[in-house]
Amino acid sequence: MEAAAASEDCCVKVAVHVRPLIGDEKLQGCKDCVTVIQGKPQVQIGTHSFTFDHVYGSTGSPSSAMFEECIVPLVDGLFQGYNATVLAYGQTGSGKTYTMGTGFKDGCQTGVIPQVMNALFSKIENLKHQIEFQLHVSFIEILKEEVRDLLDPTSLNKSDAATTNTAKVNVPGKPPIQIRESSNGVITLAGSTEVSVSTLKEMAACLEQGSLSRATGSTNMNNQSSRSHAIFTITLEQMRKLNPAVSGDGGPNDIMNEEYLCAKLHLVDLAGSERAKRTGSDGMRFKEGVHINKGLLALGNVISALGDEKKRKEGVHVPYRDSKLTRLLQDSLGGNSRTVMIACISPADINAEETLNTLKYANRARNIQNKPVVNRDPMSNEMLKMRQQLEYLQAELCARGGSDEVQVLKERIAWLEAANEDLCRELHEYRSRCTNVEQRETDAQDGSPCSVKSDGLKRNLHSIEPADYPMGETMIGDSREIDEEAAKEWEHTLLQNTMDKELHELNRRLEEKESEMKLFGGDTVALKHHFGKKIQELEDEKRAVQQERDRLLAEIENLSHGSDGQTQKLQDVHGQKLKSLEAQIMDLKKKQENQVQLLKQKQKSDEAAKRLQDEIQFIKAQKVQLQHRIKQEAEQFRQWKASREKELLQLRKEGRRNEYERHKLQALNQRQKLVLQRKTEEAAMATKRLKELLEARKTSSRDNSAVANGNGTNGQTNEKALQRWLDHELEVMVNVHEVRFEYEKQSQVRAALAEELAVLKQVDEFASKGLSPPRGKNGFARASSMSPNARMARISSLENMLSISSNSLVAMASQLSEAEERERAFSNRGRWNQLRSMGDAKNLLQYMFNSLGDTRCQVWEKDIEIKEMKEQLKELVSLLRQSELRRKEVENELKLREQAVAIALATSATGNSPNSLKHVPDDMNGPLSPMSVPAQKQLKYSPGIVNGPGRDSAAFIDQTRKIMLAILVFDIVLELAVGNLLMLSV
Ligand SMILES: Nc1ncnc2c1ncn2[C@@H]1O[C@H](COP(=O)(O)OP(=O)(O)OP(=O)(O)O)[C@@H](O)[C@H]1O
Repeated sequence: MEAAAASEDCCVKVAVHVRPLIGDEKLQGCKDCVTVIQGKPQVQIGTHSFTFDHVYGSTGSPSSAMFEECIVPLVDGLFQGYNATVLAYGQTGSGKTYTMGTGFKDGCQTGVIPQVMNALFSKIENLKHQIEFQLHVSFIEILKEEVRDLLDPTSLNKSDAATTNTAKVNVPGKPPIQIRESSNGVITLAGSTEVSVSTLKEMAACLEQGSLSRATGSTNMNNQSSRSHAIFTITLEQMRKLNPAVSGDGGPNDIMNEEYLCAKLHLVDLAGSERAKRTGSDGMRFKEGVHINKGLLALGNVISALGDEKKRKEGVHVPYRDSKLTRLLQDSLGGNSRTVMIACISPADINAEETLNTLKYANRARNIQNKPVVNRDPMSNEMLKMRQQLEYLQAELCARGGSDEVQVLKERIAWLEAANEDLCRELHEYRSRCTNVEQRETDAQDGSPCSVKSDGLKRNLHSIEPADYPMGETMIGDSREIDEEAAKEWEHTLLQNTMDKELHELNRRLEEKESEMKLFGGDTVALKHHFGKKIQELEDEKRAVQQERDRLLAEIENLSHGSDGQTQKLQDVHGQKLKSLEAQIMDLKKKQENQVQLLKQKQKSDEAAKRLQDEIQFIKAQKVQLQHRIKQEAEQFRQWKASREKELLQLRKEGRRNEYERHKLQALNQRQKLVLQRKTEEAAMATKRLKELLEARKTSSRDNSAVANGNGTNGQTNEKALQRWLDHELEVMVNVHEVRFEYEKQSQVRAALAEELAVLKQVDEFASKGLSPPRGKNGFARASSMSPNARMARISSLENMLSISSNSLVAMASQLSEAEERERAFSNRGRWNQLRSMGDAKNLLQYMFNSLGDTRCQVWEKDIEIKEMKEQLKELVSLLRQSELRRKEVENELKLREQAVAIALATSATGNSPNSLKHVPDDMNGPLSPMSVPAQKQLKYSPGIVNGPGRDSAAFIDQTRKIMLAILVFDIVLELAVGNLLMLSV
């Protein structure tokens, strides 16, 4: 195959793909440190800014647009005969495999390769009637500088190799794959499997098979990390019929009219650059990492050589042969290929240094000039030339003989131009309408008075200082409790008063009724008997008088028959007697009637008395009931009061605990902030110093080269200059080490803060859902025991610290990346090029020897100092342990006392006097066990405090409070001691 003469210069296109923060990074509380300028392909990180051809992800273009914008032109070019390469580059875990789709499984359609396959086959489907196609794929990986065939049908234990990551076993006798360069400079792989495919399914199967066979392994930074560079190559061969009109008889002319094109598309998923410390790799992983980094370093050097315009012009050697990877990518970088490099980056602040390095490489790669050409076979090339000649001749013939045709064409052009104008006008109108609509939309979004107001409101809300939160909380809580208690007491008093009043009323009514009852007085039965007897007597008297009257009437009757005067007289006497008797009877009758009347009245009053009696009974029953209720209510209230007191005690305890927790948290926040601030300042100083040293290195290396070139005045100046140069180099090295050390420490601090933040946030989420957080998880118990406000305050403080830490990390990463890059450039040039003579070397060696001797002596002195400090540290630690033990003792004592108070309260609730702590064990009123002397001194605390006079509860509670206070003071002292200890250890 020969490259056609028609070639074009084109730069490597670079797209950046920013993946989102992934689960692990979020868990570590990482911050996004990469900014993509909206509407521009520009990426900023720290103070660095880079411009690329495209930026996807984050606030750049959506990742879905990547294929259309970057890859489709390459696929189209493939059909025109141009080779192409897509290269995914970036640190481990930055998303290369995800972007390329090399981890193809179960027909997954995301990723560049699956989309390329789809596009390829749909294009072939459209063109297959005009063009004859043939497709081949190969899939290789470079693992530990060895090329391995991922499609080798004869290799054994594929799946085993994939899962256990052991080297693939090739069938004995099969020669290893070799990279060869043909006479015309085309790189080929001898011995790799090329599978001929004719359907999408077949190609997908190859990708899947190779992906499964690829070596992957788990590291701290990616649990499915690719441990090799993988290259999936699609070869597209086409046989086109050039001008079917010229001949169609199947004769030799047919061959003349055929064009054969063959182009390759390399889809490369590189292994990620990694730092062994961060990936946590050791053993085999570590070795893999070393090879990966070696390959990538070689790639970096090739990119540097090709991307530096000066070097290119100087014709500097490009070290393609330094690694198999660069050798295989020779055509893709600076050769016959259209190349797109996708720089994959993680936005996490902990990856800032690696991200910066990736962006720098990518930026350099943009300068690489390729020379892609259409790949035809020599015969086709010749035929093309002839065909072009033929076309030219035909055109000439037309120009001479076919003026009519020209006229027709001219008319057609005029018509097309008119149509074009119409379309342009329409387009213009449409655009201005679009602008109007957009303007209205923006106005609507910007000018909403509502949003302004709500912003103002938010500001007001934010301006409320949260610093006094726990106080506010306690006070609100307390006042709410006091209100509740007062209400309860008031309610109780009101009820008691009402019931007392009711009782009083009942008593009054009872008294009334009883005095009424008294009015009825006497023995009613005797009275009745007396009345009955009286009536009977009256009856008897009446009967006797009636008999008398009847006898007198009978006598009068008898006398009426006589006519003498005596009889008359007797008659008169009897008549008078009769009259008096009649009068007597009438009188008796009246008396009797009166008596009956009286009896009736008596009966009525008896009934009334009975009713009264009943009423009295009823009132008495009511009174008993009321008295019972009063008693019950009083008992209930007493019980409530007792439990309330217990609760109050508990609340006070909690209040004190909260207060203590607040103090502790504030102290912790303050201390951590100070430590962080100090660390950040130290880091900033080290970073600044490094920057200055790096700047100075540039000038000093220039001076030195001047000296080395013999521009110095004499040998002594030269010697001094070399010594200065060496000192400077060493200082740079130490400083880089210092910055890296600070960087590691800062990363650890950040990780710890992030871990705590994650726990707090999780607990907060559980609490907001009313759930209790899972037990037994690290830090969960402590976070759940915090009050919500304390938690919020801690979260905000942690976020604040994380953001400080993140900024500091990015700044350090930036300088480290700079230093690394300069160091590489420097070591490439050769560190010792400054030395031009043996004398120089000897002098410098002597100087180094002296310096080393001095340093060793200093180290020895420092060792002694450290030993002494260690002793001091030990003493402090033992003092701290003693205090801690003492604290535990006092705490136990307090617990016992609290239990005693609880028991006493419970006993008082069951009816015993609430003022006596009868159940306080004897030893509770005794003295505390003797406190260690230093602790007593520190706390100004006398054991006598708790030697109460006896079993008086108030004194007991007072003592308990004092113990609590003592614990608080203990804790503060401990905090201070721990703080000092930390300072000392730092
Ligand atoms: N654009 C993205 N959107 C969502 N998740 C992504 C994206 N890119 C990568 N990831 C996720 O990030 C993790 C690491 O991605 P991936 O394995 O592709 O990284 P890599 O650069 O190939 O790493 P290595 O070099 O170690 O093989 C994976 O879990 C992947 O799902």
